[in-house]
Amino acid sequence: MIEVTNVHKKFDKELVLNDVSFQVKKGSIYGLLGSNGAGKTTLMRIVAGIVKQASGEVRVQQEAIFENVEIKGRMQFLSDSLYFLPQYTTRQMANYYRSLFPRWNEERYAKLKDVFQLDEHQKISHFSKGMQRQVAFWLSLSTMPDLLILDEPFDGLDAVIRKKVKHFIIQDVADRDMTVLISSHNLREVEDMCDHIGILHKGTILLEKEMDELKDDVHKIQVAFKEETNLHDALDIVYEEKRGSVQLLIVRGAQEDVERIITSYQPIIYDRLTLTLDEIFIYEMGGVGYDIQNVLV
Ligand SMILES: Nc1ncnc2c1ncn2[C@@H]1O[C@H](COP(=O)(O)OP(=O)(O)OP(=O)(O)O)[C@@H](O)[C@H]1O
Repeated sequence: MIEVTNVHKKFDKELVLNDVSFQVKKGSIYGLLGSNGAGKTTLMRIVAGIVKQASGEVRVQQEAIFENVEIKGRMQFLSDSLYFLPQYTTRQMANYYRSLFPRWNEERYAKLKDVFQLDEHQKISHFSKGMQRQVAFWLSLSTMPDLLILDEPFDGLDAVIRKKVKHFIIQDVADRDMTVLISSHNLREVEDMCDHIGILHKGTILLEKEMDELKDDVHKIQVAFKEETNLHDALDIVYEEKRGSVQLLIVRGAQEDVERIITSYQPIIYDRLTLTLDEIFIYEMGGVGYDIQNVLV
């Protein structure tokens, strides 16, 4: 659905995106994480067809996106800096959107009016920052897009609205196979909705995983054996700590394999501990030597 292949982008002489490739499948939600200046906004703007890459390809629904009016009619991009026509009310903006987007859905608009409870006849510029973001979601979701690109979308939204907006996005993904690309500098903000995660660091994708795979493939265990036992040849150990005779291990691999191998050494203690998503990321990223604490706070 979205295919980004070997994309490079420079501003002046600075390389801001360096050989970025990833795919977002139809009907899935991809979270693009990265700290400040990683290149998220630039990448989102390229995927939305607003900015052109220096080299590489960006295809949306099998077509090049740049200046592709037809596909843009089925796509919504919520930028981190919102733009509305000056002096317009939400109702006036809605009429404008209706003329631009062929799948505009008045019923959806009316339903979301009850959700957001904003006065549609109030000038948007008179709304607070968070209320303006609600208007942006209200309008975007009323166009029934195939593709939703969200750049830091939840900044300024309170917890209740955030939950409602996420609910509508997830519902559209489930009901209509909408595809979502969402950027954030905070894993917490998107972990409950994404099925894929990519980490962008200094213009390069460092790690890309399915959320389920991420949770299934790393395990934290506590073991002790009667005699000194070296598990390094048998297991992919990414972290190890000794507490007396008890070993704390972070191990990569399928759960059944890890369990089978450990039990074959007849441990006197064998406990599985819960790993937080933060820990998983730190251990995963530890392997490539980067500190991603920023996106985990
Ligand atoms: N129009 C521009 N002209 C020159 N440099 C730019 C321009 N836009 C972005 N950059 C540079 O590109 C790099 C990536 O910026 P970008 O806004 O894509 O990062 P980001 O990951 O979205 O960051 P943040 O989380 O802080 O919003 C930065 O070094 C920034 O200074």
